[in-house]
Amino acid sequence: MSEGVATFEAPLTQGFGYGIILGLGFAFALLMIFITWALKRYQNEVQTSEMFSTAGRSVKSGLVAAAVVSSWTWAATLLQSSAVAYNYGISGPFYYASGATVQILLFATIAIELKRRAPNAHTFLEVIRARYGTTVHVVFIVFCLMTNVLVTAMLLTGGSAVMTSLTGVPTAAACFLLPIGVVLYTLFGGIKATFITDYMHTVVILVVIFLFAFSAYATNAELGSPGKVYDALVAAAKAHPVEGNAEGSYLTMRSKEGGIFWIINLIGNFGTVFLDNGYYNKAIAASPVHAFPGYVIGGLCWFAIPWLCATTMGISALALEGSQRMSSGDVTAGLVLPFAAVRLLGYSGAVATTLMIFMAVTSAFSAQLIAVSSIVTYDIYQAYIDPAAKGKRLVWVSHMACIVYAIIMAGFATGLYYAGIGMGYLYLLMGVIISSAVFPGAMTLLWKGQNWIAAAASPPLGLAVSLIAWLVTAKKEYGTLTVETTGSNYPMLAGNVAALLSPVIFVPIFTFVFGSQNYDYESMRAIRKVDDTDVAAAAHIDLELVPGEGTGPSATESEEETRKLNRAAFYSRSLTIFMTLALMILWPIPMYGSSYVFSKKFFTGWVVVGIIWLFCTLFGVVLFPLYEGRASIVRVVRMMSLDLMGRKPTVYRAHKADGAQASGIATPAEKIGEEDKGALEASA
Ligand SMILES: NC(N)=O
Repeated sequence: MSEGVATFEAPLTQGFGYGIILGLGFAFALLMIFITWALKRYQNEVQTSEMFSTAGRSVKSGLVAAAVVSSWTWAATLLQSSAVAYNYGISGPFYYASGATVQILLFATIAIELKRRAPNAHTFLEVIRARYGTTVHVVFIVFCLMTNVLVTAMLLTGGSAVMTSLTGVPTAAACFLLPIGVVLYTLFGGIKATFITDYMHTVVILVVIFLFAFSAYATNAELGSPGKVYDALVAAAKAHPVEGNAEGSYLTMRSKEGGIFWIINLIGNFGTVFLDNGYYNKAIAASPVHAFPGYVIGGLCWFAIPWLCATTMGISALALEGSQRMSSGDVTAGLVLPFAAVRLLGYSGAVATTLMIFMAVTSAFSAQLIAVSSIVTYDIYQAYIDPAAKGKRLVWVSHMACIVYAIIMAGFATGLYYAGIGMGYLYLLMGVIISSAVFPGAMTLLWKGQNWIAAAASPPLGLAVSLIAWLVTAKKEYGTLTVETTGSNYPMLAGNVAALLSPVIFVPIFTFVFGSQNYDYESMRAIRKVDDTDVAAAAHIDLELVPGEGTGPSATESEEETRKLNRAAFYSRSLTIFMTLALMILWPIPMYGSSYVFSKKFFTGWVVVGIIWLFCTLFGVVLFPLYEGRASIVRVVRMMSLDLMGRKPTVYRAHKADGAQASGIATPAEKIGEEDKGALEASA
């Protein structure tokens, strides 16, 4: 390493690294076995194929929000956001957070449409197939799988780079070992159980961000207050002013490169939300009226995670690095956050970072596994290989898909590492590769006129245009195509913009040329659930008792449901338009346009808002789900107590008319015998 470049020795031992990767992985697998057993015993939740992929379509908004937050919190959310803070200053965290929140808010609208138009679907791709048939289905399978591959590759490249830098575990070993625990616990738990472990992962991530923020802004010996951090940033800008930033300052939203990153970020994340089956899975798993609030709460809560994390860690790295700057390779690999953590908190910072990144990687990875396995199961196996397959066979296929996908991705991420491609590069690239399918995909649910040829041809044509725009810009700007030149902001900007916008031209042209479809959405409504009788029989449980497997709502209940969904659709559109305007225009544009450089007071206020917002996140995705699920929690605990006392409670499914929620599926209530009631009262 040349002089002036910061390096840091791995502060933790390899043993610690392997302990976290394998030990925690297995611990979660054991926990999952217990949760799955408890859900089956006390909630009748047998792991049918419907339960594995849809959680019985009964999850409430708090848990949906927590799951959205945890699966949208990638390694990049913590690492890449800190990298852009390090590169562009205070604007980077905002551009990262806002550029990836609006898609979740907008997705709430898509979630409502999906629930309204295809209430029995398992995947978004099933919906595509129902509307357009095989050709478009195959095109979208390819784009959706490319999305999962890119996201998983970012998780593994980012996660393994951090493990190597902090513990010395070889990167290739980390790529292969990180998936083991998560595959195990996803296999045991399916989507419902991963909702529960995701929740725990989110708690750990939030606690660690608070730890970092309080250290940097309150307790650290060198920093310890927003004022001192501010002074350090002013000094850093004097030593190395930021090209393209107002006054070269790190303390301004007027950042040319930050702005370019914002657009790239926005476009890429449209792809990774709208084409990641995982987000449709969560909408499908939500009870119908909970899908919308779940996504809105999830999106708003998520915003604070990259915003405060990067406003703390990217900024602390700048404030604490002294004259030794980080190499651009290390920044792209995602090492700004671990670097700052070690400078801020030494050994404990390294431990906290290792834990946090492990949690972020595994919870997002499990969502990717469920997404890919449901595509393989329902869109490939059941659609084209064995349409008559029943539940047991489909569960087996789901499990195999998880295992095979994890092995392939471990190999792929290792290959990327040896090719010198890090998480930061993939993050900028993702939109170039996938975003041409966003517009035709969304129009499938939103526009009845879209012609099937437009839906089939626009994504590959858009991909061709985006690849050309990306590579030609790199060649023109730098004269050569290398990882460094193709990974720069301008080529990535050209490729991303071409990917998202070219289909906006192709789709209307093809639809005009080949004729408008005037689709009536009936084939989407006709999608049916899987026959899980064999799995329920093997578990000796009446299929009707398994959540999501009943005969469905009565006509009156359906009408009530539709009325609620229509009302939710209205609120969803109004709120998402307002929040999108706020995050995209009202807040950032005046600050960008005025070239304002933060005063010390303003910076302090900015940090305080970040901390308060993270407290709101804590409330929204940690306390609210507990409050919402209190009846089930109390019931399960009571039933466990009965079990421990040797009195087995009988369980029955509450009928909706019993006063349970009119929408979605009510949680089962237990029927306690008089004798058991007495025992309970006695023990109370
Ligand atoms: N999920 C993201 N884009 O951090």
